[in-house]
Amino acid sequence: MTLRSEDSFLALIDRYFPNTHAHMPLGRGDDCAVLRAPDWMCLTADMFVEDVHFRRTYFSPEDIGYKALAVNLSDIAGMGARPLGFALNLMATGRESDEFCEGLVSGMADLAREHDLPLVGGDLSRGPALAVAITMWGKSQKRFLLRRNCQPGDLLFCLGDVGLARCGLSVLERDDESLRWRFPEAVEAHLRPQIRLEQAQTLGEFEQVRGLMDVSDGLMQDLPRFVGPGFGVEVFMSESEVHPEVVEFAREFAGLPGVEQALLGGEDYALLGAAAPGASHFLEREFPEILWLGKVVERSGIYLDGARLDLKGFDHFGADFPEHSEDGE
Ligand SMILES: Nc1ncnc2c1ncn2[C@@H]1O[C@H](COP(=O)(O)OP(=O)(O)O)[C@@H](O)[C@H]1O
Ligand SMILES: Cc1ncc(C[n+]2csc(CCOP(=O)(O)OP(=O)(O)O)c2C)c(N)n1
Ligand SMILES: [Mg+2]
Repeated sequence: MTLRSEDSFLALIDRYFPNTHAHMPLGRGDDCAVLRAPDWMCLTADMFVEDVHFRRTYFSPEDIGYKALAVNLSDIAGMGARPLGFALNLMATGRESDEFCEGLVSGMADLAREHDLPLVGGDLSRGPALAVAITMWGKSQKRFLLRRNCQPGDLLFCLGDVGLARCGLSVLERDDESLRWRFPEAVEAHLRPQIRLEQAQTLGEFEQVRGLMDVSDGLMQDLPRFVGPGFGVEVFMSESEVHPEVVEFAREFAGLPGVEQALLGGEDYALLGAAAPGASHFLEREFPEILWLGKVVERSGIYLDGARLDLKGFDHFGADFPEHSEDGE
C-alpha cells in the first residue's frame, strides 16, 4: 500500500518527479525548497476537492492528477505568463490503493513534464476526503495581463469553448452511458480541460490587448469581475458560434438558448480578453478560432439583445449548483 506511510508516498512522488531543476537549487527533502527567482513572479493557488470539484466515480485517478494541475496552469495563463514550478498539498483518506495513488501522481507528472515544471515540495495529511491543493508560480515575457483594465468600447473575446465543460459535468452527473456517447467533447472538456498557455503568452505581446483572465466560474460570474465595477457587457455572440454539443444539450435538457447556456458555463478554463477595437483584424489573423463575445459598456450588467440577463454562474457559497434541477429532475 502506497499510503501505509508518508515516506512510501514521497517515494512514489520521487519516482515521477525529478528533484533537480535549474530554478531549484534545493528541492524536496528539507524544511523548505530554495528557488532561484528569475524576475518578477506571479503566484496562484487553487484547491481541487472530492465531491466539490470532481467525483471518483467518473474521474480516473489520472484525470484527477491532470485537472488539479491544469486549473492552476489556467490561472498562470490568465496572467499571460509562463509557469515555472509548483507545490503540492495532498489530503487523502488513507484508503486509496497503490494503483489509485500511482494514477493520480502519473497523470499530474505527465502534464508537469510537458511544461518542464519542478515539484518543489508540499505536504501530506490524512483527512475525510481527497483534496489536492496546488500553489504555482510563473513569470511573463513582457508584462502581466490583468483584470479590470478595460475601456468602454473595448472588444471582449474568448479563446476556447464556453459552456462545454458545464454540459460535460451535467452529462457525467447523470450516469447514463448513452449520453456520454452523444456529448463526447463536453465530457472531455470537463475531465481534461485544455489550457492555452502559448496563446496567452502570445496575447501578452500585443499592446492592444488590454487584459486577460481565465474563465473558471462561468462568464456570467467572471465577465463582471473582468470588466470591473461601473462597467458591463453587451453580448453579441450568436448561437452559431456556440459549440453544437452545448446548443443541443441546452435545448434538450436545460430549456435554454445555446448562448445563455454558454454564458452560464463553469470550469471552461478558456481565456477571456479585452482588446482595443482596432485590434480585431490582427487578432483574427493570429487566432482564427477567436470568439468575439461582445463589447464593454459604461453601465453594469450583462446585456443580450438589449435585455439585462439574470443568470447565476458558480459560487462555492451561493445556492446549490443546479446540475440536477435545471431540467426539472
Ligand atoms: N483563502 C484565501 N486567502 C487569501 N486570498 C484568497 C483566498 N481565496 C481567494 N483569494 C484571492 O481572491 C482572489 C479571487 O479568488 P478566486 O475567485 O479563487 O480566483 P481564481 O478564479 O483566479 O482562482 C484571488 O486573488 C485569490 O488569491
Ligand atoms: C461534483 C461537482 N459538483 C459541482 C461542480 C461544479 N463546480 C465545482 S467548482 C466550479 C467552479 C470552478 O472552481 P473554483 O474552485 O471556483 O475555481 P476558481 O474560480 O478558484 O479558479 C464548478 C462549476 C463540479 N465540478 N463537480
Ligand atoms: Mg481560485
